[in-house]
Amino acid sequence: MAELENILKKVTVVRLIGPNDVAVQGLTFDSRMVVAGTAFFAIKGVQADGHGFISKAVEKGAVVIVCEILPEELAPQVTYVQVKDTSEALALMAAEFYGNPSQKLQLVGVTGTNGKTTCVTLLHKLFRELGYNVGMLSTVQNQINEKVLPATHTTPDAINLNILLQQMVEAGCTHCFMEVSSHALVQHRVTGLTFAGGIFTNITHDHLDYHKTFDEYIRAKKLFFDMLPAKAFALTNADDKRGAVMLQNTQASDHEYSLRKATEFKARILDNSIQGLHLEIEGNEIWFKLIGAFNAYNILAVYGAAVLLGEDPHEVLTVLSSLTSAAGRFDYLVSDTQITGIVDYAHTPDALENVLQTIQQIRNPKQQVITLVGCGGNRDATKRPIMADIACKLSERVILTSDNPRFEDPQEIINQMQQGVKPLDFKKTLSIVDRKEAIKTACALANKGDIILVAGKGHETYQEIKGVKYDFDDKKILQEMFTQMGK
Ligand SMILES: CC(=O)N[C@H]1[C@@H](OP(=O)(O)OP(=O)(O)OC[C@H]2O[C@@H](n3ccc(=O)[nH]c3=O)[C@H](O)[C@@H]2O)O[C@H](CO)[C@@H](O)[C@@H]1O[C@H](C)C(=O)N[C@@H](C)C(=O)N[C@H](CCC(=O)O)C(=O)O
Ligand SMILES: Nc1ncnc2c1ncn2[C@@H]1O[C@H](COP(=O)(O)OP(=O)(O)OP(=O)(O)O)[C@@H](O)[C@H]1O
Ligand SMILES: N[C@H](CCC[C@H](N)C(=O)O)C(=O)O
Ligand SMILES: [Mg+2]
Repeated sequence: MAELENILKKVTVVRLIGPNDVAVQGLTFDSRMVVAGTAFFAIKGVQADGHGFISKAVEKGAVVIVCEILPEELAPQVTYVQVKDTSEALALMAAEFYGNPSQKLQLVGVTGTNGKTTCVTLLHKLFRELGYNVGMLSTVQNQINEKVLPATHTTPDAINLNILLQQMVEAGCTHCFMEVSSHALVQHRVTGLTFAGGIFTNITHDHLDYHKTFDEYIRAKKLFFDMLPAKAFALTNADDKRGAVMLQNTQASDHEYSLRKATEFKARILDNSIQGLHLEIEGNEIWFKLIGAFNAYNILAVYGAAVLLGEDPHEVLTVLSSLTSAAGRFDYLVSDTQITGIVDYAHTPDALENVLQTIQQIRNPKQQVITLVGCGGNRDATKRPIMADIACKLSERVILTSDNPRFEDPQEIINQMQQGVKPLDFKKTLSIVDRKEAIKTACALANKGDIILVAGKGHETYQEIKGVKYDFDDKKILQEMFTQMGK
């Protein structure tokens, strides 16, 4: 419970109609969740406009309405707060309502197209090993120490985010590592939070359905560094073309990591094999269990952040060398017939290219690479032909299939992917809408020693079709097929 006046402190109010000493029992932006005593936030979304649900919210007992446009008819028992941006007001008020939990621990955010889940997972594992109580918010799952809470988004909405942070504080957490998606930045999900640090991984093609242009996507990511306070650190990837731009206007102290330039945190790859990465970091030669050159960046970002948070560099490297990656990231199994199956969450052109390059580096010339890939429905369509082309360039066989078609026709998505296949590559591709059939076919095509990459879904345990999530787990299915083949 909180008094409206107290949670409005940081909000720029355009107009207030009604008393401001109302007792607010809870906050929501969904009229269907309103109960007596709730403050309802009317948000203009992609599918709907919350302003159309104000009367529903009032009917259900909302005592406060926060909106950008006041309704024509005002209910006498309700306080109306008109603001310029309801999403922003929601985030500022949610932080106050839950007692500003982000100020009570060290909150570090990771943004970038790829590597966020990997970095926050490594940071969580690292700080647990170093003896801290630690929270994590990621695409795969949220965590308070070892307690796992399901995640619905990469970055939760402002209300759930503050609830989770409050629970972490109650559990005695001193640190929280979270992913900050570009959607979250544009939608103000992290506004009003106090960050101790921010990490930039990289930026490549994704989400153009939402941000429209690459410039807008860059601008969205940069918002994160623009909001960091002076006391925080901002750690960027100096090898990424946009690494410097990210920190252009930040008040935070700026730091860089690189595999190519002489920066504060620097590494050199000595070896990159299926056993892991052998890196030289500040004069130390260390083996890591993570596979693929791109993971050298993730390791370096995590190392840099830990040092900037005051941890001992040697201790950090020792623990890091023992850690494994997040679920569904270069997750591999080998059949009795010596076929290697790799499950990886590569769902962007850059990630797919990186994973396939890694496979190319660790394969021997006799091994065929068979890639199975699809593209999500109701998501960026422009990446579809590009991903099919990359798969063809770096594999001997390609199976185009479905990956969460959502409300689109899966065959149509595959047709769009096929547009990217070069005429000479057509003979190496197959199109199989049913993903399970596709995995089965990949296994049937594979000979002893071959490598099958099952890309796009990683840790996901479902296939989303027309609003229904059906059980589906790439790794389990691959394991099943391998077992059947062994018989
Ligand atoms: C496109 C997008 O990001 N949408 C997010 C956004 O929804 P929205 O505001 O556009 O919702 P809307 O359906 O248009 O409705 C507008 C408003 O009317 C309200 N409403 C609606 C119906 C009703 O009966 N009553 C009512 O009050 C809704 O609650 C909402 O406040 O805000 C919601 C609350 O925070 C999110 O759940 C929702 O995520 C959707 C489900 C989603 O799929 N988002 C994905 C794309 C996403 O956010 N992905 C990123 C990761 C991307 C990455 O980097 O890989 C993430 O952080 O997870
Ligand atoms: N630093 C990196 N650079 C490029 N590709 C990477 C990097 N780290 C991971 N990848 C690739 O991207 C995939 C997704 O990695 P990860 O889940 O860590 O990224 P993410 O940023 O959390 O993605 P999402 O936007 O879906 O939350 C991995 O499976 C791997 O193929
Ligand atoms: N966070 C990403 C995940 C994509 C994963 C892929 N399997 C898909 O469904 O497109 C998104 O929501 O766009
Ligand atoms: Mg993620």
